[in-house]
Amino acid sequence: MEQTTVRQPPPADEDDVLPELGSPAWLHHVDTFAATSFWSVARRLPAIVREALSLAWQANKRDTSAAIGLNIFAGVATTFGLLATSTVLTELFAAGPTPDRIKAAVPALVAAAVAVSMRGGLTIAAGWAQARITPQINYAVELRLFGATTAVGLAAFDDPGFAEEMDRAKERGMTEAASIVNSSVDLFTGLVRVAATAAAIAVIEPILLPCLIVAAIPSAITAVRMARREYLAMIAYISRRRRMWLLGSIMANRHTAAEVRSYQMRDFLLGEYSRVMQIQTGAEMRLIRAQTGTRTLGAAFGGFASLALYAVLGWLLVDGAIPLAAAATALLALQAAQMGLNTAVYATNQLYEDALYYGDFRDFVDRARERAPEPGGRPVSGFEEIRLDRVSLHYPDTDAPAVDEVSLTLRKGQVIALVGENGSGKSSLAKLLSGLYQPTGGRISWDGADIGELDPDSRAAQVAVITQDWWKFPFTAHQNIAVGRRERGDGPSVTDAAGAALAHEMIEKLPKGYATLLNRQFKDGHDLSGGEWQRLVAARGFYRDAPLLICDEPSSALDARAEHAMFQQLRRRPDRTVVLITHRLANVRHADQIYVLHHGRIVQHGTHDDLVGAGGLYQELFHLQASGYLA
Ligand SMILES: Nc1ncnc2c1ncn2[C@@H]1O[C@H](COP(=O)(O)OP(=O)(O)OP(=O)(O)O)[C@@H](O)[C@H]1O
Repeated sequence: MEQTTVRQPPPADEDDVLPELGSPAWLHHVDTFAATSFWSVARRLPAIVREALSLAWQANKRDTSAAIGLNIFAGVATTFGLLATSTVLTELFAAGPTPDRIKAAVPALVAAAVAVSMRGGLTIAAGWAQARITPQINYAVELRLFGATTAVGLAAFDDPGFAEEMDRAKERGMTEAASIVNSSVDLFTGLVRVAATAAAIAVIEPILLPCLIVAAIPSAITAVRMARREYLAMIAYISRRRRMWLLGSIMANRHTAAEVRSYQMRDFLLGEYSRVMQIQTGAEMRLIRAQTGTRTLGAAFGGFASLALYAVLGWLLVDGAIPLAAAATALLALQAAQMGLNTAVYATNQLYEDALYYGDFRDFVDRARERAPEPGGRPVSGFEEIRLDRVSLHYPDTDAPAVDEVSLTLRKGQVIALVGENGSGKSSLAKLLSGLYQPTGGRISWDGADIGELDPDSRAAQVAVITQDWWKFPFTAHQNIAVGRRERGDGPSVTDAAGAALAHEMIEKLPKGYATLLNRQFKDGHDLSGGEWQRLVAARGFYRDAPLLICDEPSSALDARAEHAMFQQLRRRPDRTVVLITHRLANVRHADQIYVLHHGRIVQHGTHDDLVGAGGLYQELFHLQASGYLA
């Protein structure tokens, strides 16, 4: 077996902070939670439980009522069971011949047995109802999350905090919805058990009640302290875990495997991974140490409190304040109450912790909703003219605008070309035209109406984009094309669109033709070459059959024949406006208007002949390319 010979990174300092892992903006509530006291936790519980109840109620009313109602009945059975036990013991400890005492105890004994069996049955039934709620909540919450992530505008993904917030909501927050419901029901179950035994204790000896409460305080405080510390540590872990996940996904991925090998990136990647992991492991060890310390202290104080409780019971017994039978029942009741209390404290601990994570999910969904385009507005169907008036786009956290006061007009049926050097703002301008981004300055209007007045959904339906950064969707070839137009029945067929993009023959030759699954990770999956994928992406754009077709480097991976066919195709429809972005200037010769961008601004525009004749950037770029062919 090959030995791993990874160059070891310098040892990580205990307090080392990786520069790239500085606190992100979404850690805004850490300080608040760090200062949360036990009482603040207790104060938050009713609101959390209310939220959990409403979640459960929305998921299934019958199961929610059953989980609560059956637990209450189980509590009543517990009280009756204890009182019946007390009667049994009183009869057994009474004076008189043993057979008579046993005979007298039989009815109470039967009652106790019935109560215990009923409690067992009711608890099982309540657990069943509770378990049924979990998958129903998970289903509803997952739909809510992905409904939100797919609705937000593209600009949200440029916000550095958004991806982190989304990870937190997706990785833990989402699963906590069912968890807060479960913990709430557990808390309720524990409290009902405590109340049931407290009722029995109150009948036997009321003075034991406050003692019981005092005995529970140390474990409650311990549970809350541990939950808070774990949460704060988890927040710090997330950045590191995310970085490790990213590195891990580069090291174990068939798409990156070739580059990792050809650039011999192994040492670098493993070194980076272990550097982050060392810090992560150190942090986890410190947490374990702190948690063990807190748990030990809590157990010690809890032990003292229990001892004091039993001392009180012994004193009452010696003093003759309570009879032996009542003391024995009280002991049983105390044990039952402590079990109930443990359940309640554990559930409180869980609930507090889960609620913090669930809060992340809820906040994310709320924030995502704010970032989704407002539905409504005037519906659109086609256009005669799209006008940009001094339009700008400034990405967050960047110095210069990517698009700077651009004015241009697109008319129905025109082919417009956007050219310019790398980073000059062509794709950004195309994203403004397609509505993926909103301008940060200036005005875009469709047939005179400001885009803000138009219904975003119907406007998006007027645009098809053939992008340069396509994603290899793990669908069949047919689905990969058909996904571009889901609701409209008219327009070209899938095979026509594939034919127009020179993809039809290539798809027919696949093992299952159009039904071939295009992902090697699935059984019988198949992959395509870069150029074949690009033809498929073009077919999707043609199939969408929208009045505005935006092609961002649609031929970068195509061979000469496919490229020629593609550009023929783009000119074919008089009712379709085409915005074409390409570095191959020979392909824009026939465009109605060519706009030359430089540092986000339009520096020249006109037809090919105008621009070649005028001198300047376009002529320079065109001659540079042409000279390559002529030579
Ligand atoms: N999402 C983004 N967030 C921040 N800056 C961005 C983003 N997308 C692009 N930019 C920046 O905006 C500028 C214009 O980028 P754009 O992709 O529009 O250029 P382009 O002309 O299409 O380039 P190319 O020819 O290389 O495709 C670049 O400086 C780029 O770094």
